Amino acid sequence: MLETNYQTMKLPIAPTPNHDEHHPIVVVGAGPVGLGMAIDLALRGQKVVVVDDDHHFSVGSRAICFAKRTLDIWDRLGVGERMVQKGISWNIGKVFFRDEEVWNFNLLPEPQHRRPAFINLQQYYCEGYLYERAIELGVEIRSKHKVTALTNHADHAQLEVTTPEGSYQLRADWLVACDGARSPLRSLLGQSSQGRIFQDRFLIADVRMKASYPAERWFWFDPPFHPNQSVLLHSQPDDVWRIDFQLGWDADPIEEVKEENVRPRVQALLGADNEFEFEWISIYTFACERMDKFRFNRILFAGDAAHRVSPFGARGANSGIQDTDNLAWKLDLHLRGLAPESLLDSYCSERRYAADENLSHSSRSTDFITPKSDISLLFRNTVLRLAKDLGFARSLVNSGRLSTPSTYEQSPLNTPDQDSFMGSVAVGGPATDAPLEQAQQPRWWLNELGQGFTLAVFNPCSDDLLKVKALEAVAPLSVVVIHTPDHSLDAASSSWHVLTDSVGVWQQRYDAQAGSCYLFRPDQHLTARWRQTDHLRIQAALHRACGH
Ligand SMILES: O=C(O)CCc1cccc(O)c1
Repeated sequence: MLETNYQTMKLPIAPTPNHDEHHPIVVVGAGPVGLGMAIDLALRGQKVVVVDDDHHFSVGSRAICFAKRTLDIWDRLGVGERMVQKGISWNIGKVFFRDEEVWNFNLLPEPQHRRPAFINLQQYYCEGYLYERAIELGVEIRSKHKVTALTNHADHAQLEVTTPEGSYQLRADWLVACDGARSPLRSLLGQSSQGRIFQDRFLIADVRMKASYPAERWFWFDPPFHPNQSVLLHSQPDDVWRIDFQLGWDADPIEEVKEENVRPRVQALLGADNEFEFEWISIYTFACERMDKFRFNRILFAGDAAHRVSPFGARGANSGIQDTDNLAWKLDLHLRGLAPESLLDSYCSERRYAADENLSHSSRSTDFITPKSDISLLFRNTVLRLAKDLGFARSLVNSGRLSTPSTYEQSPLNTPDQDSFMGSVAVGGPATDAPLEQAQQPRWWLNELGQGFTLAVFNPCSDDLLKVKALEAVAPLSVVVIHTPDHSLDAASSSWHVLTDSVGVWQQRYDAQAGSCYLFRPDQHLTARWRQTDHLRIQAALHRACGH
């Protein structure tokens, strides 16, 4: 079957309503962040309208690197498999200084995870797949509907929306602004983003060619084919390769994007004999900045609209997708009357903490990649020269610290540990995957977490379990029993969600002992855990995690 061409596809222009409208949730922006938000809410039974001023998917390949946490979120949204099937999976990064490799790293050194550390996939595929999923779930997407005025009220946002045929008024009980780095909504609201603008220019060349480079991230500092600057290479599906060339601040952006000027740069990297054609060329400068607040009454900002980083580390789209993972369940619980409105404030505090972590990584990487003084350059080159032989120098090499999810350590929603735990997951951190079995069939732990809260109880005693099971009737909770093959379960267990930890990886990753139990939020972050299954403590932790 012929594959859809998402690059050229035009989306249907939605009709213009002939009267004013009122909707519970409006999402502005149909990029990966806005569509993810809409899908997540639709899966929770919420009615969502998405408005977007365009009717094309992303032009050029733009964001290309999607991290494991994003894949885990997309699995929950029902699009992970499709993304992974089309994308190029990779775990390894290599760093070169001049003409030799000085270091390489594996972003997923332990086996037994369903998903790789990263996939590379052009943004137009990502948006195309998300769009189709949103339509399948009944999300209303209004393409070519542009927000031209916005007023902020205590209990709603009022929008004026302009289409090719006219304009209409749209009242939103809740408005989620996912309208990208230039965020027209942010300007309409009179808000801004603050931070650092980096004085350097980078050239992106996406080239189509047959090449035998492995599916790895390759980063060169000062290579012979592009002296005194850096170069980054990534492979994408359909034989497309992303090459980022650092050009320096003095480069002329008009001249540098001309094919005749880009061709020799690419040819110098690939060798004179390699043939290729251009798929996309652009020049960019970048900034590391964020808004002071992400919430203004009923208006919430997410993704690049709220915070923006350099591309190094692939923390832009990935952190935006994590924003909506954090926000969707909170908004849903509030709209269903199960959480106070103040739960939305925890979206802002948790995701602002994550944004600051991303901004700090991104700024440090950028400073290392583009040193701005002779002394910084000397330090950088000395580190790179020593990295081949000395471990301490390797730890200082920074070609981009690749996107990992934040642990909301200080979140008021967490119940701090009273018992002692080792293992790889901390309270506030995202659940880690592990292989399990259900009736002898293989399962992955992250796929078994529901859309609500999940309580995992390990090798439980029957009495405790019955009390905990009763909580399912009064809270958005599902209980999962995880047991080792030597731990027998009550006869009643045939009707429960039971998983077997045959290889012991789950037990080891969560440092579980008989009776240990773990409360995961709907976004799969661990929010409380105990050595004993006490239903009263669990109920209190659930209450707290819902913002009460
Ligand atoms: O490998 C990285 O650090 C990110 C690669 C990337 C991501 C988005 C745009 C771009 O030009 C490069």
